[in-house]
Amino acid sequence: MILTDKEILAEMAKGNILIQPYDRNCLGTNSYDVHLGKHLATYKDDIIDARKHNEIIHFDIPETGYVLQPHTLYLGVTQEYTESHAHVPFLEGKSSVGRLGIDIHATAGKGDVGFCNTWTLEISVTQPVRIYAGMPIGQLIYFEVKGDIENFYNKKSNAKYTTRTDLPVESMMWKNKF
Ligand SMILES: Nc1ccn([C@H]2C[C@H](O)[C@@H](COP(=O)(O)OP(=O)(O)OP(=O)(O)O)O2)c(=O)n1
Repeated sequence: MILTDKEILAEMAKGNILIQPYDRNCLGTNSYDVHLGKHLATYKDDIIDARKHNEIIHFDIPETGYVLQPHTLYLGVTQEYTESHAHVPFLEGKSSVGRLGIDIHATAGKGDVGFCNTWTLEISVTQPVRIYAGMPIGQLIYFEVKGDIENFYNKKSNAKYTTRTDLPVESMMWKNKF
C-alpha cells in the first residue's frame, strides 16, 4: 500500500520518514516532490566497465542552466536528503519531466527500508534539453512493508550507498565481485 499525504505527514511526525529540506507544498496526494541538486557528473571514460570502479567527473549546473545531450549518462542528485525507517521509498519520475524527454532513473527506482541519503539520479534525455538546479525532478512514494526486517539498509555492512553526500555517486557494482 502506498502512503497517502496524511500518512506521510503522520510518519514524519513519528520520525519514520525524514525529508530535508521539507516544504509542505511539495507534498502530493500520495507522494513527495523532490528537486534536482546543482551537482552533476558524467563518467570519465567513454567505455565503462561493469567490473571496475569507473571514475566520474563532477561539475555544477550554472545559474543559466545546463543543456543535457542524448547518448550520455548523467548522474544527478536530489536536493533532498531523505530517511525512511519503516517504509520502502520509491523514486519515480514526474509526468512533466517525462514530457520533456528526461528519464531520471535507468532502472533503479526502489529504495530500501533504512536508506538514509540523497538519491542519485541516472539521467538520460531524448533530445537536448536545458535543465536547472532546483527544478522539480521526481517524486518519492512510500510503500508499507509486510513482516519484520532483519537488515535495515543503513545497518548492512555491504550496503554500497550509505555514506552521506550531496554529490551524485557512481556505480559501486565493482564491490559485488563477480
Ligand atoms: N535511483 C536510485 C535508486 C536507489 N537509490 C538508493 C536507494 C537504495 O536503498 C540504494 C540501493 O539501491 P539498490 O539496492 O537498487 O542498489 P544496489 O543493489 O546496487 O546496492 P546495494 O548492494 O547497496 O543494495 O540506492 C538511489 O540513490 N538512486
